[in-house]
Amino acid sequence: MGNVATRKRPGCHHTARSDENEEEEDGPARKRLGLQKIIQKMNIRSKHHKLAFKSRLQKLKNCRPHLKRRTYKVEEADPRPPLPRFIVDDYDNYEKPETANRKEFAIPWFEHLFLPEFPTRSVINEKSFILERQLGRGSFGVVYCASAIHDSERKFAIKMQEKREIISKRAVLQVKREASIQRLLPAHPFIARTYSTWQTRTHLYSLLQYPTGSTGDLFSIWRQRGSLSEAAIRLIGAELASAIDFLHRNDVIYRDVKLENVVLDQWGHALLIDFGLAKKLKPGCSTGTICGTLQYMSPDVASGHTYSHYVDWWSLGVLLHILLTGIYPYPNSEATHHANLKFIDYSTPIGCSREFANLMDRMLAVSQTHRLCSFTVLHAHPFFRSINFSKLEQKDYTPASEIGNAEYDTYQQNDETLDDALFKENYDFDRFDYFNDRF
Ligand SMILES: Nc1ncnc2c1ncn2[C@@H]1O[C@H](COP(=O)(O)OP(=O)(O)OP(=O)(O)O)[C@@H](O)[C@H]1O
Repeated sequence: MGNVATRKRPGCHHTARSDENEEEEDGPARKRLGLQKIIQKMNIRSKHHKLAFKSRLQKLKNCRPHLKRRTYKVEEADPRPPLPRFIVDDYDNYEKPETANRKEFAIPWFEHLFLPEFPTRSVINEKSFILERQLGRGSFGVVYCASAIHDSERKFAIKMQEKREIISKRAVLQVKREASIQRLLPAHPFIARTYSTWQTRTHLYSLLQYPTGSTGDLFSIWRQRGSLSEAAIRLIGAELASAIDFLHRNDVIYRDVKLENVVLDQWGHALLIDFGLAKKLKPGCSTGTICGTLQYMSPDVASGHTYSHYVDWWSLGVLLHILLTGIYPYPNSEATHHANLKFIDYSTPIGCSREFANLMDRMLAVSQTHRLCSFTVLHAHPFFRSINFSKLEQKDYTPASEIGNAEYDTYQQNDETLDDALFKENYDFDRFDYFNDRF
């Protein structure tokens, strides 16, 4: 302690250091000039007085160092190094920073490209987990189930995407948008959370919520078990409706509701994953990119006109229709282009409850004036009347107990079954739209 006090007290053995500092900061010439001016002003003539004054002034300065005049070199803040222009068709077309400017880029361009959504230095990284098994494959990589090194009980999903693939498919903005939307979203019981994102030289990583004791995605469950009971569809449908409404209230349009993008936990609760086509969109605003999965695409998207959040309700209608009947509502299983989608020959499912039939008629009506286009209307629909949505969000219901009690299998072997369907996943008409605001 004594040392510390002495160190702080000026005029002791630290004087020399203090002088040094002063010389560094003010410069010896300036110091001398300052004293001489003061001596002149004060009209001190005798040599003896001058010396005494100098030494007193010096002591005073040493005792009150905070009063010393300091000359700080205030440099203008460096402008941020120019960002590389995102003309990213592929590695070759990428406009790399000129070699002369290379020093300005502390990190290589292919890391810079994915900043700030995927930080290069992250406390959580791939070394913090043990990859256990593959959960699925996406367009740019693989999703693994992983456990934390220090807590093997805790499971996560880790999405590992190859940068090379992303760049060559010109989807840089898409993956960055996906990460930022997912990370900024508040927590919701039926939407998979993104806990962290980071990058290495070759890969992008996203640490995602893994549904406890997951039983897989809805598509594989539907394939294994066939049609679901109306009771199960009601609960899963209500959970997804709650998630979609939450996204819309947070100014996000999802645009890819489909069986493959819903995973279930051991109690059958739904978790919406894959925000690859999601976009920030304020209420009342519209967008125009033709994207989504063809078989779930609403007539508004397919027409090429602008559309808004309501297109997600159409896709949910298609999903619920498939869960009960096993077929697409419209004859589009073979479609490979949005212009070939047909919105004719719809028939109300038979053999189901009147409420469900009516819900399908409303959700899948081509005419927007007849279509169910909002959560408020869905919430009040007789099919969901028995659901208390507050309780639902508290996970008071258990959909798993209802899954497998199917009473509706008349359509199972129809020509239009999903098994035969030619999937065009994440269809988008013009990938270039990822690079402008229209997307
Ligand atoms: N959080 C998760 N929990 C459990 N399984 C998951 C999770 N995220 C993804 N999966 C599994 O991995 C598969 C691929 O994931 P996802 O669709 O997110 O990848 P993607 O690269 O975005 O693919 P896409 O080509 O559909 O955009 C999913 O179908 C699902 O089976």
